Amino acid sequence: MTKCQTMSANACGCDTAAAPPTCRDVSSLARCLGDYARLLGERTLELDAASCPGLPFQEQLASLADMMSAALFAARIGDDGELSCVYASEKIADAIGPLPKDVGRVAELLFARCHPDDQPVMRACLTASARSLDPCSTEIRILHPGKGERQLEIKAVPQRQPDGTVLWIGMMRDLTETRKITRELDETNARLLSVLRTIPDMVWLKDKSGMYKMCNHAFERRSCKTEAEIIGRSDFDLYEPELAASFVQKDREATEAGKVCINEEWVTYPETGEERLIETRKVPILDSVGAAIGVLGLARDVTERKRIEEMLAKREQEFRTLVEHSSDPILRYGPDLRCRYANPAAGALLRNQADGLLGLRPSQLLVRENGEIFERFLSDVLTTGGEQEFEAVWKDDAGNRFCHLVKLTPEFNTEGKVTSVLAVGRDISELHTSRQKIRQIAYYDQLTRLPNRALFNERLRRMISDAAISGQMAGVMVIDLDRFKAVNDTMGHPAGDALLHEVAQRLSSCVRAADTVARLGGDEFAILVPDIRCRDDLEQIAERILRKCDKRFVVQGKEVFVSCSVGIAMSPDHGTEPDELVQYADTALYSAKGNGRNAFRFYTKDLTAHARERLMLELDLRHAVRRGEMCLHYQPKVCLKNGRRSGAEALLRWNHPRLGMISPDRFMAVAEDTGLIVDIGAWVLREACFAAAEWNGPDRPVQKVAVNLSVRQFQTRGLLALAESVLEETRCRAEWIELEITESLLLEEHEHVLETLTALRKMGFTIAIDDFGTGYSALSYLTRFPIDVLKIDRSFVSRMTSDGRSMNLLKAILSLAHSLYLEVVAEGVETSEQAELLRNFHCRLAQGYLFSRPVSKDVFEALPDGFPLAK
Ligand SMILES: Nc1nc2c(ncn2[C@@H]2O[C@@H]3COP(=O)(O)O[C@H]4[C@@H](O)[C@H](n5cnc6c(=O)[nH]c(N)nc65)O[C@@H]4COP(=O)(O)O[C@H]3[C@H]2O)c(=O)[nH]1
Repeated sequence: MTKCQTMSANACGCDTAAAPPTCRDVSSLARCLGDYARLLGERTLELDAASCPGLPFQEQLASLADMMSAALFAARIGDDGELSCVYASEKIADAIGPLPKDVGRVAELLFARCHPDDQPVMRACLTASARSLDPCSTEIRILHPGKGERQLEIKAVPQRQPDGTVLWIGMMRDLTETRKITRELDETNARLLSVLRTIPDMVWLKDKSGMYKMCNHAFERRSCKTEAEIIGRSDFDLYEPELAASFVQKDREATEAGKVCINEEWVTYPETGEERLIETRKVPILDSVGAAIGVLGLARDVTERKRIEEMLAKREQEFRTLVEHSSDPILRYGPDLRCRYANPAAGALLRNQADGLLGLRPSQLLVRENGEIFERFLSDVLTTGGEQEFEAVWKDDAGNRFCHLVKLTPEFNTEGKVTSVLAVGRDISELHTSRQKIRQIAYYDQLTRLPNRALFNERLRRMISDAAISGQMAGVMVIDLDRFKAVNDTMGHPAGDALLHEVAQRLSSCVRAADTVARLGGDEFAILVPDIRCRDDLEQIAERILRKCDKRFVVQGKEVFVSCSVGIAMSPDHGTEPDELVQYADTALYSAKGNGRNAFRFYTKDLTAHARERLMLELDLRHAVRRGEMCLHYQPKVCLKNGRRSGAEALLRWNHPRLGMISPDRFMAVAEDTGLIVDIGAWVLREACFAAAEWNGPDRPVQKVAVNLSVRQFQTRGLLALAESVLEETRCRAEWIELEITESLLLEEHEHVLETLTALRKMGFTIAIDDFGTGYSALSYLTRFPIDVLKIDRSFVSRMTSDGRSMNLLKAILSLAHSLYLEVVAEGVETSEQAELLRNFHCRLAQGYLFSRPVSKDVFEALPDGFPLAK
């Protein structure tokens, strides 16, 4: 407990309630307040106690206190050292919080609410003042019950009282807000100052007389002086007179202008000798009546900026020259899709002058589709900010085709927004033409100009997916020419090409423009027919195709007849996979061919199994010769006069690894259709010649070996060369070989066949006609072609005993043969009765199961030389 706190109000002897102070007391208070007011500098209070003689002390004080913004108090310290309050104005409560009723205890309350650290300060201040009677002044922190911690300023003037006590008349002020504002102001100032000091631009302030009042670090650095060396000095103290004079002149101009003056000047700094371009802003500082009291300066070193600006300007000029002289058209478009700039090349290309393009949209300059594409891409670049590229193809007035690759590049503002689009065109007409050519080569058949397999496949896929979307049906037709190979082989490739060309045209004339006629290779064509209503649509097209292809073709001035076969598959009925559909159409095609050609056939499920088997057979057959699966069986030819063996017919067998021994009936059609018979036939001829060479020789009766030749072997050139090389290789003589051909070969009536047969005959081969009587029996060929032997088909032999007609026919054939001096061999002799009859009809030779089935070479060699004619 401090002494001050223990002072009581009564002890001072002026209890406000019981004993009002004397007039003398009021006068002294007024004096004290007057002094204090002067001390504070607030206002001069001259209270003349005599001027208000009747006014009680309390009221006088209260009205005085009302006039003051601070709270007033009067406190006394007695001899015992106790402090007691004798008066407290109402504003004391604002300063320290609610007051007790007993005013004497206000001093005690003040100490109680005072921050503990500040209590000793306050006490020391009072003690010193009481001793010296000097005014006391202190600042303390108070814990205000309602406002929290507050900063109070207390000032009081002491007076020694007649009774020896010391009375303070004082005031108390809440400085919390003022201090806060001052602090904030100080902080703001400090911040501003530090910003000013640290900004890279030079900042300074000069007074009216040109003396520096302030400068920042940049200024110090640039002038190579410290702040202390600058402040209070003029430009003439710091710089060369000439430079200083120019600075002062600029200050004056700013002051006279009364506004910001901006200058740019090259300054050589004496300290460094450096020459820099400085941009200076000078602002006159005015007082409250508008008179200039100084100049604020701000200077920026713009040497680098200037250098960059000049460099940019130079570069801009260079680019402009480039753009203006570029042979590529260059245009700039705004967000409204209108042209803002066009270089001369663009002007020349589009309008003959660049200015004429300004303000126009692409759609106003280019043909419709190019204009639309251009504007679409422009809009896209403007909204997405991405680059775009497209090709514009167009024709000039003379009909020349051009192609420009147009590249669109966005141009952004500083906020990253696209403000314009640069369009640069490059003439790629040559590239376009070459690409067209490459495409033509890659996607079109060079002979017929029809789409090739690659394009066909592409369109097929598109057709199927379009059909799936539209729900329409679509058809795939595969077309194969029936006798193309013959034309190609016998008349030569140019003739084949001409035929294919004509076929392509006929096929194209059978379909709509939207359909695709393609050449898949060789004589294989295909047609895609999208959007069909029903199967009949395809049927009609197929019939039209058959009709057109069945008509004569004129190739190299000669008439040629080739029919065609058509296989058809439909989507979605038969399938929706491209490969599947083509495969099904192929299957149908095989079936159409198998059914006698010149026909069309729709795919059905049961065709597949057959086709698969055939396909597998074909695959196996391709490797059969190489894998040694082929062998020859031999069937003896027997002389009907004496039963002696006079030769043999070589008959092909395929020892299939899975299916066992297969007779030609099962695979010969495949071998013929695929052309494999040519290689197989060559192998057969070689094998048979080896056997004949083995079985024949000097002093031995001739054993001719008959070899079957396919029509296709005649169609491919090289048969003569093959025969020659085989004879040489096998050391076989042509006289030991009989070549069996069919009547159909002779019906081809080609010079080439006649020439080949004649040549073979000349070489020494015997020529036999196989299956005689079953063909077209245009007997005239017997005289025109070099024929030695007729082999009577076994169907006549087998029916001769039961069917009188067959018997008569057989007799007729025999007599015809005799009259033409042709040898006759009767095939399929199974009974001795048949043998007997044939012998009676002067048929010299026969072969058939009666004597032996076709057997392997080993078995054949073990057969007896003679056969009994009767069983
Ligand atoms: N029912 C019956 N049949 C008999 C009798 N005697 C012989 N045969 C059969 O009649 C066919 C005679 O041959 P092809 O008329 O030249 O008819 C041959 C020939 O056109 C062809 N062929 C066979 N081998 C070759 C060959 O190496 N090259 C060519 N291009 N065709 C061949 O295949 C056809 C059938 O040959 P294969 O099945 O061997 O059938 C043979 C033979 O086995 C008989 O008494 N009764």
